[in-house]
Order: sequence, then structure tokens, then C-alpha cells
Amino acid sequence: MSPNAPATPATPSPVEETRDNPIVGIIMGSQSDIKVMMAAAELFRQFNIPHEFTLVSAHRTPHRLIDYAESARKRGLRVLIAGGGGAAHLPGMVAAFTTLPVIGVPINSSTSIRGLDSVLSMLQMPAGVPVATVAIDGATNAAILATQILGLTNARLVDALEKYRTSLKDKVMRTIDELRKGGFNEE
Ligand SMILES: Nc1c(C(=O)O)ncn1[C@@H]1O[C@H](COP(=O)(O)O)[C@@H](O)[C@H]1O
Repeated sequence: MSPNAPATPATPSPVEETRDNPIVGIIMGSQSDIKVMMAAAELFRQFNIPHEFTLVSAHRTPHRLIDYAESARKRGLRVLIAGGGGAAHLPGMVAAFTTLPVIGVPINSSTSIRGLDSVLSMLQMPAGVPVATVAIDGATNAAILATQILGLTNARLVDALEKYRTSLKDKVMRTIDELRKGGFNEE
């Protein structure tokens, strides 16, 4: 590299993680949302569900939003998860440009009023264009809900969901055992 070559940017942008033939799209309004939204990608990795993960903003990249939402079904995506903080128009606008199910994740970002502005903007969609809204920062539940939708036509995923539920139950039961060993009084 020539000594005069421009320095490589410290943070590559946009962040893209695209696996072969993704069936779920995870999108978010900003790089600052990645930490929260990674929980959804983590669950899809665990369930071996091909997914893609990228940045799209209704406000800052409106044409990219339209391209993304309008091409989603043709590209093989079957469910979309969209996260945003503050004035979170991303999930609603994506829902306006596709008939795929859209799951919204309100994010308690630095510009957000504790996530309440974001959750309300996703919940209060006009009739006819729903966004299935999960809890503030609830990316894991968004991924579970997406898996349940995909499970309607995929027995392997139903099995994976059942095992996941069993693991939740086992964890609670182990905790109860440990508490009892420590003398926890259940009366
Ligand atoms: N809600 C949206 C949209 C959108 O809805 O299209 N685009 C960016 N944002 C949000 O702005 C917050 C602050 O973003 P910056 O950290 O980049 O300033 C993020 O939580 C992002 O989701």
C-alpha cells in the first residue's frame, strides 16, 4: 500500500452478515443498534436458520429501505425483523412496502425516551399494516417469534423450539435446586 493511501476506516459500514439463501432479514436503523439486535442473530445461529443482518434507515437511507423491502420476498426472505430507537419509523415503513410479516424491536438508544417513543411508534400502526412489536430491546423474543412463524411449515424448527423451551425450564429447575441447597426457605 502506498504511504499516501487513505487510511482504512476504523469501522466498516454498513455491517453486513449475509449467509447463503437467508430466510430471515434482520435490519436496524443504526450501527448503535447492533449490540441489541445481535441477540436475534445469535438465536438464528443456534437454530441454524440462514439469516442476513444489515443497516437500513427510513430517515437516512430511504431509497435503500424501499429496495430492501420490495425485494425481500423475491430474494427468499420469509420474515423480517426491524429494530430502531427514537422515532422508529423503520419497521412501519418496511411493513408498508412488503406483505411479509414484520417484527419490530423498539430500542432504548441514546436518542430514545427510554424506548417508549420507539415502542409506541411500532405498536400504533394504522389498521391494515401491522408490525408485530416485542418488548423494548426484545431482540431474542423477535427471533423466537420469527422461528415460530417459520415453524408453521418446518418440523425441524418446531423441534428446536421445544428443546429451547425445555432448556429454559431446566435452567429454572437448576436454580431452584441451588437455592434449596443454600437453605432458601420456600414457605
Ligand atoms: N429509528 C431509526 C431509524 C429509522 O426508523 O429508520 N433510523 C435510525 N434510527 C435510530 O436512531 C437511533 C440513533 O442513531 P445514531 O446512534 O446513529 O444517532 C438509533 O437507535 C436508530 O435505530
